[in-house]
Amino acid sequence: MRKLLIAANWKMYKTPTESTAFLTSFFPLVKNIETAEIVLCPAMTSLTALVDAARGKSVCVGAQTMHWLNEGAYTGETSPTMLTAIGATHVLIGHSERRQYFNETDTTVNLKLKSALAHGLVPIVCVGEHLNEREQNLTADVLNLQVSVALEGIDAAALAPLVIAYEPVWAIGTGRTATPEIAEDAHKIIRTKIASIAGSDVANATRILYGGSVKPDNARSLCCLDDIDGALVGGASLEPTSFSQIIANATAH
Ligand SMILES: O=C[C@H](O)COP(=O)(O)O
Repeated sequence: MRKLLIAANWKMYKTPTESTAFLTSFFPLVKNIETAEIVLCPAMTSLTALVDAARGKSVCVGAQTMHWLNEGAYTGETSPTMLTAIGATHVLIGHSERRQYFNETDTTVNLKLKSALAHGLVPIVCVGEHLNEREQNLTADVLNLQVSVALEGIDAAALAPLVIAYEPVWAIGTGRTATPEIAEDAHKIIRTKIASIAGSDVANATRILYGGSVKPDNARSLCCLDDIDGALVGGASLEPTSFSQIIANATAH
């Protein structure tokens, strides 16, 4: 049985003060929810403050990206060692905005995934097709390639913490959510691919999140499906009430 994971990606929003103020309002709204793991991914400058504020609470804190090396002359980058040193536990890898604006590729995703696993960070690897790829019936090809390159050279035994987020690029920040059927189909493609690479035990244990215009009113219809194990939420995670409603609806029986 896979535990639901609901993650907030705050992108380039919220100062440290705003991030901890969010937690103050948000935590009382979700403290009795035990059926989901909750992860907040703030901007790098808010990580330390949020990790400190979340200590002792059932909320984890993750980064939105990282370099794969421990140190070096890489201006502006943050290493996995730096993240674990401040208490971050999760990291987003290969978000489509990183691929689009910062030249991340399937190859760098693979390097980052290996590094995150080696450092004990829970990796949330983002994959998803563009609208033109979907319109040309290339969704399965795109997802299969992204997953296979991401997992290249990694032992099945090391993949236990792996989380994948399926985020169709055309659904991100657009208000255009994938239908539950589209999302479930894509998740099945991803799980089948993981099984072919790492075996069915790993595939069945891997949590696959849906991301792309998740809101309180669609969280239930997405997260109740067999192959959808939670959500990666952007815009609707910026406000404590809407994010807590997403969690409540996603975990409702
Ligand atoms: O990481 C989150 C995704 O980019 C989804 O963002 P969104 O919920 O604003 O569409």
